[in-house]
Amino acid sequence: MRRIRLALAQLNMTVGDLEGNAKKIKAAIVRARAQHADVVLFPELAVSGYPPEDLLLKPDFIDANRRALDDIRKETDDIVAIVGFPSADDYDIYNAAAVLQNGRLVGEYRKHYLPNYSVFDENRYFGEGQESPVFDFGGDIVGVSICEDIWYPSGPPQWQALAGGAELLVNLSASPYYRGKPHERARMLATRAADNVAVVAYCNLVGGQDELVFDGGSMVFAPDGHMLARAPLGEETLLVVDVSLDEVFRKRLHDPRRRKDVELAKHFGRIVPRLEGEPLRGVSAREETEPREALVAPYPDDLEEVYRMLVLGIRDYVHKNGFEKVVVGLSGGIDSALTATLAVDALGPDNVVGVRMPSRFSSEGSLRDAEELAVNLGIRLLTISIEPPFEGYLEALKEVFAGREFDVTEENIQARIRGNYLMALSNKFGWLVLSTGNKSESAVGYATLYGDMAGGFAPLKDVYKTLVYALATWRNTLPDGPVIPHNTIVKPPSAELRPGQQDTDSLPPYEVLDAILRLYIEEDYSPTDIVAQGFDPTTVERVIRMVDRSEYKRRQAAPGVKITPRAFGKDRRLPITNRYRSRA
Ligand SMILES: Nc1ncnc2c1ncn2[C@@H]1O[C@H](COP(=O)(O)OP(=O)(O)OC[C@H]2O[C@@H]([n+]3cccc(C(=O)O)c3)[C@H](O)[C@@H]2O)[C@@H](O)[C@H]1O
Ligand SMILES: Nc1ncnc2c1ncn2[C@@H]1O[C@H](COP(=O)(O)OP(=O)(O)OP(=O)(O)O)[C@@H](O)[C@H]1O
Ligand SMILES: NC(=O)CC[C@H](N)C(=O)O
Repeated sequence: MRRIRLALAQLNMTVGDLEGNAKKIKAAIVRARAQHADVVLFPELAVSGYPPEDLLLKPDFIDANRRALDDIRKETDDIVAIVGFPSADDYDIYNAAAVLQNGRLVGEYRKHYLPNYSVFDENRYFGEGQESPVFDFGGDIVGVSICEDIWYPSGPPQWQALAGGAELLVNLSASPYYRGKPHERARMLATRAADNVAVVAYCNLVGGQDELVFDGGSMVFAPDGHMLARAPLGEETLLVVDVSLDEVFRKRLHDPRRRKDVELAKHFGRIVPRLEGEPLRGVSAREETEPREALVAPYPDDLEEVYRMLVLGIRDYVHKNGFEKVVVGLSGGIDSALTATLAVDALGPDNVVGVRMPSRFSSEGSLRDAEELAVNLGIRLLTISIEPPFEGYLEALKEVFAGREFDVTEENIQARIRGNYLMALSNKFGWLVLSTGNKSESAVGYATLYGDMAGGFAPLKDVYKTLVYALATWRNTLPDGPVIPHNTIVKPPSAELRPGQQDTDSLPPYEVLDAILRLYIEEDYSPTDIVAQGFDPTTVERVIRMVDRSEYKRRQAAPGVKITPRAFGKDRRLPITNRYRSRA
């Protein structure tokens, strides 16, 4: 019985921490070997972290990666380790996977399909791989590919299976999260396994990196497409699973499709060399009879999935940038309440400080709601009035503003005093400021530059207001009881920057706004097409005008966790200076 044991090291790497990453990789190899794994897999560019961006333009960075890989190679006695790293030859650099065995580099695979859409920029850095080698370990044939390669029905994994005879297809990935993507990946990988009649093992990165969060969710599929194993969402794990390569051979005898398709792969001139390793030395070389049962981790529902990814994104941003504590302005409103709750779930209550900053327009109810939240979360709450500096500003500007009405200018001064307070607390105590703006506000520019937009990280940046409500309501169902005050959820949203102000004075109701925004921002629907979905033409026109006009604000905004297929930031690049207007 040809059974081999795979270990998928779903690890949280840090970009640029080559020593730390190498140490983690070596520790995982030791653990995999202790469990008699034959092959251990790591994520894409595990050594450098992903995405390393313009670090890849530094020759010393490339050299340091090679040295870290050499260090890892020495740790590979009795095991095959497949490790992602940026590789160089005399000609170019490549997004590569090193196949290491018994202290030797058996060979490397270079990624063919370099993604250059959405948040990806790989053509900026890497040359394309030209060969799709398979690795022969005493008759066990393994095809190696990297992330995007396996998203193509006809790509390196297919050529390796058809023209190279690979029975096990492994893929090293750094596939960032958006809502629902874990299920999309599972569907795609099941199809690859069934179409190529091969075992597919997919090892994904986990953790946050600036605006991206990687959910992990590494998986293994049998040659009939059913899931054999799945790692938990958002956690570091060594997922160990036994797979049968005899099963692949048997199934292929019953499924003759490859006899026709192999000609196709050859026809396209795909180069599939066979590189010789040594026979595997894990379970496959032992007398074990019973396959070990693998974990198929349960997956959370939609809202929990998003919530957990936001928590992971905050935790990693804060810790990987050397902070311990964060500070959040608590207005008694829903955005600051959800931001503070996420921060507590990410960092613990001792590492989150809330600040109430009342003005003459703050209602008693808002102050109470902020206090109730702080008590429920068990966080420290400071109260610092903005009245004295606000008075000071009004006085200082009285003469120049003589004869002018109270307007958005004075509203923004309040928001800017608050931003200033929060940054002062940050400077004095080293607390990172979390700004609370959501995607709906950021879309239409409903936020004050250098005011409530001040801050280092914006957890809700890619969360529409309607989803803010849904997440807050979901969080309140957890066993630690409702933490977000009921009143915060049910009261009409208001910035409380002038008497009786409500968000709906300036914006359409959030259900309408968010629906229009999603079509315009994520789908690039034209105004005519949005109106055809049943929205009022004047509202559509106004919303689109606000979105287009606010590009300058978004460019100055703090980074935040991407959770939708198209977030602001690298994912949506529009000129600020721009006369084009989509019209109905
Ligand atoms: N293309 C461009 N490139 C660079 N800068 C540009 C610009 N166009 C305007 N500007 C600058 O931007 C300024 C306007 O921006 P800004 O000063 O922010 O002010 P503005 O956008 O006029 O006002 C802020 C809006 O956000 C709302 N708000 C504030 C605070 C909290 C909340 C909430 O509920 O969360 C809502 C508030 O009610 C108001 O509608 C202009 O005076 C100009 O200096
Ligand atoms: N009185 C206040 N005390 C402390 N922070 C405040 C206060 N008012 C506003 N802020 C801060 O500024 C952010 C923007 O708040 P604002 O009330 O203007 O709009 P919002 O988008 O409805 O946010 P929220 O739902 O949190 O109220 C708040 O989330 C909060 O961090
Ligand atoms: N790193 C990559 O190649 C990622 C691309 C891929 N399609 C994904 O998002 O999963």
